[in-house]
Amino acid sequence: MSNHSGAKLRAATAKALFDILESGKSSRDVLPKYQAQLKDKDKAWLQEMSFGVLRHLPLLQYWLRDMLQKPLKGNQKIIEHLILLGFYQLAFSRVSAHAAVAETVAACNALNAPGLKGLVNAVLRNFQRQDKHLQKPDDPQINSGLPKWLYKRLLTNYPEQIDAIVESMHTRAPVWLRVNRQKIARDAYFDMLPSSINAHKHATLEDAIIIPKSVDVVSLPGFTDGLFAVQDGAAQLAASLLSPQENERILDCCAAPGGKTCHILELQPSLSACIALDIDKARLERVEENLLRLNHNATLVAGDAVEVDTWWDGKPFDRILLDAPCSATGVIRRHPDIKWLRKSKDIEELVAIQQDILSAMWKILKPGGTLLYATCSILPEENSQQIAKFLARTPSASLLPVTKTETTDNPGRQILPGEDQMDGFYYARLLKS
Ligand SMILES: C[S@@+](CC[C@H](N)C(=O)[O-])C[C@H]1O[C@@H](n2cnc3c(N)ncnc32)[C@H](O)[C@@H]1O
Repeated sequence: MSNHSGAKLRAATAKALFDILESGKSSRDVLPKYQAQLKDKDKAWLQEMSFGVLRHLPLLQYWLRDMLQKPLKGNQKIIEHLILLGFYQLAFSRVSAHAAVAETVAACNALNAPGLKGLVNAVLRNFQRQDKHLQKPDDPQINSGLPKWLYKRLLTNYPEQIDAIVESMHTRAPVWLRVNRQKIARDAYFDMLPSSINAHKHATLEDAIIIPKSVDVVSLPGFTDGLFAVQDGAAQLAASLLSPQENERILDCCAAPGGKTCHILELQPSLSACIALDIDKARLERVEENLLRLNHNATLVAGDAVEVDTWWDGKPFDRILLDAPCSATGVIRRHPDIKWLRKSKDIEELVAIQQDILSAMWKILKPGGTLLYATCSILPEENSQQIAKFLARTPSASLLPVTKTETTDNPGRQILPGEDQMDGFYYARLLKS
């Protein structure tokens, strides 16, 4: 990497961090913008470094507070993000210390702040000289990498598992493939994979293959032919828990980008109807692309799940999958920006939306039908407490257990992140009388 491109890459990473942390934009929107002009290797570097800073932000900020006399303000604020990136490189990455300092300092030019080069240089050199990376505070929240509100909630709910949860959030997730059984058997597809990627078949998830290290999935055999999709193991549980049967009418509520819709159709291609509903038209296009690539058919409907009268044709459903909008606290290991974009007050709002969608879906489910409630959250308010309240206020609802231990007071299966290498997820299955 030449000095020049290294500096520009660091400037772009600081801008991406600024957009996420100061303007509240999602990394899904921000990273592609700054990666557009970059070579593949640099694209990966930008993602790895910005995700690294987001993962360890409280500790990096703790060091910053200690080393910067006065916080930078206004146009100079971006330089704080550049310094955090410098700390991350020095404390956590394999970037050589010389490059970490020299190219981070040089990035000030590309950020229109040449006057701050001296400051950045002094702070990073002091960081090195004082072995700052060894100085961690005696504060588990700062070391956890989580914001205060989320650390508190997780500590309250999972006092024994908190360390494992935190560790899994700092660990890169493996790549999970779901083999499209309508096109090829898992064993046959597995044999097509190069041995160099060290893939293995999951013991209980019938369609799942795990690849431990990140890999360019588009270059794997059969991507364009739709032989597989990329889907975490926890999400791969949905279709079999829903258990769609021949000739049934199925609704996938909150379906985009369609990972679970496609899996439902792979397990049961002879449905009388499969409707994929989502409020977001642009995201529905992703469902269409996925259906097309994997060679499945579903009816796509754009609409608000709560406003049933605006989109429903009046025919009740045999089974409904409700993959509700949620805090996404179970997938922070894949999207570390989530913990900084979500705020504590968002949880109450999400719980209210989930409750409204649940009630609306219950009305359009056939008597005798089942509803599978799912979230990628690990907060009980959105999960077991949400379903326990629903059971208490809905006489026609009973629990169809997905585990041996659940009760109506503590219903469903809570998967914590890292469990069996999966994302954090929640499932509860309900039967309508
Ligand atoms: C967790 S994602 C769904 C992931 C998807 N089921 C899959 O497996 O690929 C939640 C989705 O809910 C949609 N959504 C949020 N509020 C909604 C509403 N009121 N009605 C319908 N869809 C909604 C969002 O647009 C988003 O696509």
